[in-house]
Amino acid sequence: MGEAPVIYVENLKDRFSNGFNLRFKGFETSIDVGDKTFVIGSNNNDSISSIEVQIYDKSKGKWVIPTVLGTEPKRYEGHSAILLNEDRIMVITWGSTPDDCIWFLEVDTEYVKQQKKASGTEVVAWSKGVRGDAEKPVVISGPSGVGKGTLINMLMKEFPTMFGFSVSHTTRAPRSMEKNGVHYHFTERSIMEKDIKDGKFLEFASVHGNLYGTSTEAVEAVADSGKRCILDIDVQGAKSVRASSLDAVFIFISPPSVAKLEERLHLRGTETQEQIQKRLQNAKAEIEQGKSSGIFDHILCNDHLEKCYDDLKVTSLSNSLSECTSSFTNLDVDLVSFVFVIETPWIRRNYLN
Ligand SMILES: Nc1ncnc2c1ncn2[C@@H]1O[C@H](COP(=O)(O)OP(=O)(O)OP(=O)(O)O)[C@@H](O)[C@H]1O
Ligand SMILES: Nc1nc2c(ncn2[C@@H]2O[C@H](COP(=O)(O)O)[C@@H](O)[C@H]2O)c(=O)[nH]1
Repeated sequence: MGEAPVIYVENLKDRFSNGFNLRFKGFETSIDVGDKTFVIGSNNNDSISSIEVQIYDKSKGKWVIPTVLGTEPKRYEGHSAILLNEDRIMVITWGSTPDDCIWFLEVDTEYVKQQKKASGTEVVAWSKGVRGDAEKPVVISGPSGVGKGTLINMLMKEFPTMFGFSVSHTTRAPRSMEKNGVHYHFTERSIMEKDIKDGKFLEFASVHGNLYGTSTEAVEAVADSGKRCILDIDVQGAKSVRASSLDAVFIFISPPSVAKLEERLHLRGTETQEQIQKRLQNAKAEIEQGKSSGIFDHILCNDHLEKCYDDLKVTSLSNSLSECTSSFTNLDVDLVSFVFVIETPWIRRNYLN
């Protein structure tokens, strides 16, 4: 950050093969990043609707097929590509809808570096271009057992480079599969109380007999990674965040019934019978507040998981995208990419400041 990015364009509007003549039957673009050439090709001449990536490692004189993470762009007629900040390639697709035409192929971001280290292979990751409202943190709230964690995991799995989870602090004991620093920062009550006094928390609440809270650092860590922050917090916490200076989108997940909630908590098997009863008692008040307090921008019912997940994606992803790109519909693609680079707050914050 701090320096304007070196932006250069290759093959913009070039509807012919770039000469690599790989196995792509559609259109190819190539972008040099350090000693690697990333070749992006779309298979639009046959039934395969995918976009493929290959890397030519100039230092080794070898072609590599990387592991591709994230959700890739859907079928389209061709694309243009621009390198941003030496770590991601902005891909503008032709023939796709205005809300689906701007994508990033992350080639050397922190996330990709981590994944390369973990897997020991070449890795690239797709993420979708977003701006405006879509940058706001997403606060997801709802009673215990409604499925918040399940839905958030689905979102993070499908869009690993777009969303980052705010890791809360809690005084409750870890469950068997939970890892410190990943699921929660597990901490002592006295330490957490001192940190709260010292102003380190954006919000905190006593939930089911334990202390839970979101540190300012947790939210900033996600923002610093260039991702959109997701908070999984209870209704009291959501109320506090609503009253804070953090501008967020608030989503309440409601259960189809308290009986279903009870069934899910039993099936999850992470709490004792007594703890489940406590959580169910609290759930009734939370459902009341969630539906009537006016805190929440969206209320989604998690009856059928897939349906609820689709609704969550619509509320947390798409509204601002269509808003921002609809005005570009009739513009030349070169101009679209230029306007997007200038206009996008995310790009401005990360590359142009
Ligand atoms: N739509 C659904 N239908 C049936 N089971 C579901 C559904 N959504 C989630 N579950 C299951 O319900 C259980 C509780 O889900 P999850 O742990 O995601 O809830 P939660 O809201 O995060 O709870 P907590 O607030 O206690 O952390 C899990 O076992 C999950 O697999
Ligand atoms: N106010 C806050 N609530 C939080 C936070 N992190 C989690 N939670 C909520 O606690 C309950 C119970 O969680 P569990 O992991 O013990 O099942 C659940 O409703 C969470 O949403 C937080 O930082 N602040």
